[in-house]
Amino acid sequence: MAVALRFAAVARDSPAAAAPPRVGREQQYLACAAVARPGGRCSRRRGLVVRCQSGAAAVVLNKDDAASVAAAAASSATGFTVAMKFGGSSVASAERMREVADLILSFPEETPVVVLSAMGKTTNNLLLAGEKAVSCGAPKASEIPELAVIKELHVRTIDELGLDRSIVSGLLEELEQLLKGVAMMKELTPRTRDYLVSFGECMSTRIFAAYLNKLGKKARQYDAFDIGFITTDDFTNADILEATYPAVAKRLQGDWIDDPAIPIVTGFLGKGWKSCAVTTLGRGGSDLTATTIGKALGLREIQVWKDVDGVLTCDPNICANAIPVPYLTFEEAAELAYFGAQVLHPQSMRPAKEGDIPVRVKNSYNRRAPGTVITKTRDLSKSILTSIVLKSNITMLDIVSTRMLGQYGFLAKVFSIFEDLGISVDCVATSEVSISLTLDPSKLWCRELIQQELDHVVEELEKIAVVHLLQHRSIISLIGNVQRSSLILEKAFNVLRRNGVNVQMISQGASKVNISLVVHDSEAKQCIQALHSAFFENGFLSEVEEEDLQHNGSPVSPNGVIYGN
Ligand SMILES: Nc1ncnc2c1ncn2[C@@H]1O[C@H](COP(=O)(O)OP(=O)(O)O)[C@@H](O)[C@H]1O
Ligand SMILES: N[C@@H](CC(=O)OP(=O)(O)O)C(=O)O
Repeated sequence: MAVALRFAAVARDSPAAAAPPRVGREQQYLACAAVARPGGRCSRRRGLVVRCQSGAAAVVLNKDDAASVAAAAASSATGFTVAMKFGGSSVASAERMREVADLILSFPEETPVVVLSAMGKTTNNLLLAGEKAVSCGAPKASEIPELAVIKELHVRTIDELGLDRSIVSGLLEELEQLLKGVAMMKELTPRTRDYLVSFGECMSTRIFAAYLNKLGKKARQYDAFDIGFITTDDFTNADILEATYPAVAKRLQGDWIDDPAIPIVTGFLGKGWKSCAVTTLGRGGSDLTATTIGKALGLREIQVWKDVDGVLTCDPNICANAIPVPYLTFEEAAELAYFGAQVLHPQSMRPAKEGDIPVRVKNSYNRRAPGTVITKTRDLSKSILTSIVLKSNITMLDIVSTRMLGQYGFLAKVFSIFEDLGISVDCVATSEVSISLTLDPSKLWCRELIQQELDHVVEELEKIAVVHLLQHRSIISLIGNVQRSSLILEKAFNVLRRNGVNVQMISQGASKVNISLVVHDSEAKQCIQALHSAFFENGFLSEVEEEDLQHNGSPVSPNGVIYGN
């Protein structure tokens, strides 16, 4: 509970910290309680009044509250207000870095913690360079074209920003050595792959911190794996462990108190708790870095700056007419991300939801656009469909029990097979004797489900069922107010029928924000375009609102509650 210890020290020494602006007396006491019981645990019953070091009485509600209040209190003391994450597209060049610096400086009232991704396509280039190194032979490793592209981009950016090349020269040399090592070993393990891609974020943050310092804004670069981002050892797709929150808070707050400077933190990276090696959080993982910092420090807001005007009604690469969605709940955003919307990392909503910290998705190329605000709840009374998401190249299984009707334990057996093989399932639809499901081709994106593994699944399932394996399928997820599912499905099926598409599976999860339809890959994009046009481009949503008004004299919520007069 070093966070709270730090806070306790501040509380004694600093008048500002003794009365943090955003945390009331009662909450300070909670923070103190966490000090009184190192580790945030109260050795007595919860809710008991305890004495903390300063002698003040404290009521411990629960461990999480105490820890997050301690973080919030200490954060108020240090002054961090927002996390600002800038993705690869936002820091792709010297010009973009200037723009981002200007953007940060345009909020003088904020004390941000900045999280950066690698510049532009650097992560892809590092991965390609690694793959080429496996087969090119050691003498040719230095000539891999992607290595040259990476060097040229970073050196040019440094030159254009008027910085010293030594900022990244050591890292570039190390990178070349690493590629030679891969070439010699003729092997690129997941562990090496993570180490390799870490160079992207390590370089972008060093350059940016140096640039801010050059502008006279004091900044300090941090490698996430050195400041307490502790993860599982699942290389290429690691999960953040709980110990991360207090460790990161302690480090960032401690440094700020000693010597205030804006932290510039590498996104995407962590440190495996057993291996102590560099891990990565899955593609797009810098969003998760930002929300983790937000929760650790109890910040007011987490901003993720992208190259689009927020979360859109559809992937703009599929529907050019996609429009921004102004508000989302954490649940909607998580479903949207999990079911394929590249705009947010699938796990990134978890810390924000746990810490109840709003996430704002903004466009660094168009600052004035309001973006999307993601919060715990929102008014869903007028909401019908929010966004349409595509996840393609999915494998689907139809499994029909070979036993009699009413056999118990069938579903349990099917799912135990998946559990044993470590394969997760996305969507499920069941009847008495059959089950259709889609397989997540990787835990998320990193591991392709190879044919051998699929054959093995089928082999195991065939011991209890007749199995049909259907590949090249797509999940179309309709994210919206599922309490209006009849209306959504009526419209959607109308559109699909007109387009001659047969839906192969339907699944409506318990989340109440997502209806998933499975179609063949070859039909998916056309379906999405037709659905988007029907729901968002032809006045459908306002037509329904009008209809609700006519029928009820007021917009009606799906459960019959009438809103307004
Ligand atoms: N529903 C959606 N809303 C917004 N962007 C989307 C959506 N689906 C896919 N995208 C894509 O996600 C991109 C932004 O995400 P990402 O590339 O991870 O940004 P960054 O690298 O800046 O963090 C957009 O450029 C867009 O092409
Ligand atoms: N650079 C990593 C991590 C990341 O979050 O990137 P971006 O913010 O550009 O999606 C990647 O490309 O996956």
